[in-house]
Amino acid sequence: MVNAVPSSPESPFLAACRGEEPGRTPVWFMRQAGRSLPEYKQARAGTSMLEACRTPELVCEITMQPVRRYGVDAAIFFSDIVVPLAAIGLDIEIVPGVGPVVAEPLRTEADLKRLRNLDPCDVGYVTEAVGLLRKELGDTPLIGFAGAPFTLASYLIEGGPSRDHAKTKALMKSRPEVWHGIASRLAAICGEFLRVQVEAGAQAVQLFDSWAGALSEADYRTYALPHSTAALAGVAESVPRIHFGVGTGHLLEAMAETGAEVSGVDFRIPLDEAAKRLPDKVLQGNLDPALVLADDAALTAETDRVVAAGRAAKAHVFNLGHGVLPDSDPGKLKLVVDRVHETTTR
Ligand SMILES: O=C(O)CCc1c2[nH]c(c1CC(=O)O)Cc1[nH]c(c(CC(=O)O)c1CCC(=O)O)Cc1[nH]c(c(CC(=O)O)c1CCC(=O)O)Cc1[nH]c(c(CCC(=O)O)c1CC(=O)O)C2
Repeated sequence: MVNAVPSSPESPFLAACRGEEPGRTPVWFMRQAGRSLPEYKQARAGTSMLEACRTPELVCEITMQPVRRYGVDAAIFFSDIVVPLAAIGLDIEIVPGVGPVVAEPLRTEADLKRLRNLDPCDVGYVTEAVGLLRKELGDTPLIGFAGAPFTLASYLIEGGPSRDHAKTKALMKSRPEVWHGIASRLAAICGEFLRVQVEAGAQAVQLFDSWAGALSEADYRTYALPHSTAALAGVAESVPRIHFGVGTGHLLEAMAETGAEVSGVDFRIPLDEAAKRLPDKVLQGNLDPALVLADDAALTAETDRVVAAGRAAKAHVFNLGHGVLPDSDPGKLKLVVDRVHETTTR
């Protein structure tokens, strides 16, 4: 078991993650820091994304911005899923308007050796930033995160963001031994990245398998599930583990088998339906991020609907069904936080 830092028992977020009844429904948003906030744009000006992720004071400031502005019940560490891959020496850049781009994609057995293990010293800036944050955050818990092996592998094999993940799927089926080699090394890297964050003071983790929805259930079970399970195992029994994917309605049960205590649900599946399928899981979600751009009446009505549907779950952590869209109005996100708190405080 990883040496997790003890955290405040009264946090509504941690209580809900443990399946207990919190004093109010906790709320945080994926991508709550970042481009939707003017103070982020100001803080990031002139610094590349990866450089920002390697600068502890800047990471601390950016992570704190949405906590100050919205009064959310948890902070998410400001980083990116490709940070540990860049840290082991892969040539990756985050290109504005495109996303992560890999100079030399992984395709063959010979490429496997480029996926060396992550050493905590490779990400000393993460340990330092988490330490700074624990002091700044007080009672507000910090969520650490990593990308899941399938989603990371897709970036590495395709060379960048992909709609169909064709090269990844082709490699999986035609060279399964190369696939499993890549995915098991990625599982070790993301498991270690999660462990570093927990040892430094993160009180929960989220594993993003953003693109897992592109797989059939059978392929998910064969090619992704064992590796995500391995990635999450390193922090089992240390902190609550949240597992999230997009368009993964057909995978809800399979993804829950990774052992994560909390299942992230995207906006396509109503939470009460997800609760019927996963009665033993805490659920996180799932307001459609596009609705943050709707008028106040529509946004409030949808927020209330998600809160009501969430009551069917063992416990509910309110979130969006995916990340905050860059042109969201921060005032609308504040409205959502206040509405969830007002309508659920016991
Ligand atoms: O479409 C693509 O495949 C590229 C996606 C992309 C990634 N990093 C990226 C981009 C470019 C962009 O967002 O424009 C590049 C990236 N990562 C991030 C930012 C900041 C922002 O969104 O404004 C940005 C944009 C950087 C910039 O130009 O300012 C930070 C980030 N990535 C991530 C997180 C964790 C979270 O969402 O809460 C966080 C931290 C957010 C926070 O502290 O509040 C996680 C991440 N990065 C990434 C993915 C995969 C897929 C996806 O975005 O849906 C995922 C997981 C997910 O969101 O499902 C890859």
